Amino acid sequence: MSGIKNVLLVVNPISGALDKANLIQQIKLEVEKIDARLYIFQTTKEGDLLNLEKRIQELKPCRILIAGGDGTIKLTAEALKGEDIPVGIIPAGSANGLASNLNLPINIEEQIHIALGNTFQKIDIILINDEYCLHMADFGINAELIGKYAGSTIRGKLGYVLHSIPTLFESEYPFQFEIKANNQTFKKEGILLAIANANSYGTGAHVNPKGKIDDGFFEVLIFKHFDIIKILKTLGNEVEYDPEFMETISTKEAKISCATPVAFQIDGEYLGKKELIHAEILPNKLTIAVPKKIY
Ligand SMILES: Nc1ncnc2c1ncn2[C@@H]1O[C@H](COP(=O)(O)OP(=O)(O)OP(=O)(O)O)[C@@H](O)[C@H]1O
Repeated sequence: MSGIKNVLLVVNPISGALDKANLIQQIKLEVEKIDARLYIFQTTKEGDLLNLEKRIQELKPCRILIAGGDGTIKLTAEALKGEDIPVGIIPAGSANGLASNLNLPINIEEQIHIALGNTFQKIDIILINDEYCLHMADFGINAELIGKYAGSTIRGKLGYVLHSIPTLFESEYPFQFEIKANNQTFKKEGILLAIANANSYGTGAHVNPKGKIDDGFFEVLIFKHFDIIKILKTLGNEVEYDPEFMETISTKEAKISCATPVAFQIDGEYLGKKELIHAEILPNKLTIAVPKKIY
């Protein structure tokens, strides 16, 4: 933990259900223990990308800690503009999808120690159009759900649950997708098409067993049917490798088009309905402090 002179803490004050005032105090104490100076950047929803980019350039911090969900990690990675400053994650979002793939402990004190520690993992990022995706993006029913949740004042997982039933009834699934990848064109029908860097959703659903966050590839996953039993099993961490239910294409680049615009999200951020996206892998793009190397 030595050698860190200044730490920038990026906090999303509204993410998840964790009390940020207590968390900031705890982080302050730990940063003082290593004789480093702490600077705090609170996100406001407006102009965060430019303001954070500016703050990083001014401070040139030795370490950036992120207390928020996937959206805040995505924001920080974009604001880094390729600077190789290690980040430490204190999961403080609703679903914490990326963090759940990094084997971080539940105890906050241990999380802070790891975030300030010297074991690192470089992870790939997927560039989708001009946005970063660190964890999962998808077209279809999950994005519809996130779109509904974005307009809600309820945060935390309860928000997803409350919105899921009406969303599923109103959905216009199945959707028609065309995927160009690995010099082939695939035409597929499905309820959800995911672009996955990691292997599980924040809920713990291990949807992408082939997924490695640092292998220079991403996976396109097509969930074909609305099979409630299989979905429940997947959520319960029991994926059955049934090509009738889900197909996987592993690639470094893909173009995906939809017959009609379909709800789309990246790392929990709803981006509206999209008809066409381009995705490519940016290998080893972000350095994260981790408990131990995952692979
Ligand atoms: N001060 C703020 N007030 C309102 N919204 C904010 C503020 N700061 C950030 N946001 C919004 O929070 C969203 C990012 O949330 P984040 O992903 O960190 O947490 P989450 O959605 O609770 O967690 P997860 O992505 O893990 O489910 C962005 O849409 C961003 O615009």
